[in-house]
Amino acid sequence: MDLNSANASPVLTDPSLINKSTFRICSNLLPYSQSGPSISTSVLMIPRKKPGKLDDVRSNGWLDAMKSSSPPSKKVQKEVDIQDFSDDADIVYCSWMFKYPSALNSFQQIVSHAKNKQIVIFLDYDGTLSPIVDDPDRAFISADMRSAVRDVAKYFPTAIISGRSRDKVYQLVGLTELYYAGSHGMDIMLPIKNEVCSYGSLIKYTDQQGKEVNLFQPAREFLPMIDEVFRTLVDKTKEVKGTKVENHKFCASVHYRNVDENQSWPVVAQCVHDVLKEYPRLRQTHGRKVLEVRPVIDWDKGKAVEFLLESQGFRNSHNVLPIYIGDDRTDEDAFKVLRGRYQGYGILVSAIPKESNAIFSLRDTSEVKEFLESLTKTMENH
Ligand SMILES: O=P(O)(O)OC[C@H]1O[C@H](O[C@H]2O[C@H](CO)[C@@H](O)[C@H](O)[C@H]2O)[C@H](O)[C@@H](O)[C@@H]1O
Repeated sequence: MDLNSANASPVLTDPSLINKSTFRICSNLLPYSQSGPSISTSVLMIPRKKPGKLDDVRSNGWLDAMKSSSPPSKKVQKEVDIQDFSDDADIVYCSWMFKYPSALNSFQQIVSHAKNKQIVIFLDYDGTLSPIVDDPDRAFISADMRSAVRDVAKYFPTAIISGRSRDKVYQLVGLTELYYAGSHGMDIMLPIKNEVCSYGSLIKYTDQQGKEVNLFQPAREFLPMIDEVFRTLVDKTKEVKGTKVENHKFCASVHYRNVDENQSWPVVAQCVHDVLKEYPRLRQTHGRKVLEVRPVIDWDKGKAVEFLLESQGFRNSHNVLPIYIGDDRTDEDAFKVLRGRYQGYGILVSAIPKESNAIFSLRDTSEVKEFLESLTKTMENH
């Protein structure tokens, strides 16, 4: 295999490599029924909750959602390091793993199901490739993890789908041979040579290496609005110590990880709520200790997965095995898509039990790395 050709393209593995790298290992039963949600071929506006209904963030569930949006930090866990508690937690985690088995322990099963199929890898960034840290600007990928991603991308088309802006996540990962989808999939860059699919128009763009690429940006018209709401959010939250607002081009994030929970979380929630009242075409979603503001369009990480598969010619769900690894609520849309038409594998990264549409689990980023390395090793020994 000419591995250099895999790195030649600015953003992805050469499609000719795709067929060469197809797993040829025996497979038998597929894990899911054939039925699933049908693919949407257009970007539709979806109704937003009526403004005015959410008059008090204390009673509308925002605060409860904020509290449950991420496991406690290592610091807090250490403070409650009581042996009985941790034994109980282990038992609960182990029983949870019956429902979401470890992707490492199930590795042979995963590989077996890939027989005569092209594996395509989708990776979330924060909490999946880099551990969750207090400062979003310091969420770096380790050199080992970068190598693991680089190696797996030699064999399988690999995409990063992040809530961050496409530029930011590209800067952090720094691998030219991948696909990148930023702003929760609302900003996708793909090579000109990819099949154009039925989702709408693509924009020609010259990337950082001077190569011509295509961009798919279903929320393009919202650019000025996101910019404006970002500035408003910065202004309205500036008095709340610890708040951080990020502009991700097609969405904005309001972080409250470093905000005092008792005194100021309700203030942050109220600020975002009040700002959104003025923007009926924007809605709010939740990530890990972050409130996200995004356009009211029918587009999410799941749609981005469908788009990327289709653009690589995988309209036929029988010749592809997508694997999506993610840790966040926004990744659930992608897990759902994989459970449906594509019968792929969603893998939830979580050290605590939680309900998910994923099939398998991995405990943390180091297990993600191990899983990617195992895929590479399997191909090297093949
Ligand atoms: O889709 P992702 O790539 O997982 O991005 C989701 C959000 O990730 C970042 O925030 C999260 O990670 C930070 C760094 O570890 C952490 O401090 C924060 O609490 C987490 O929510 C990013 O900053 C957000 O803008 C993304 O939406």
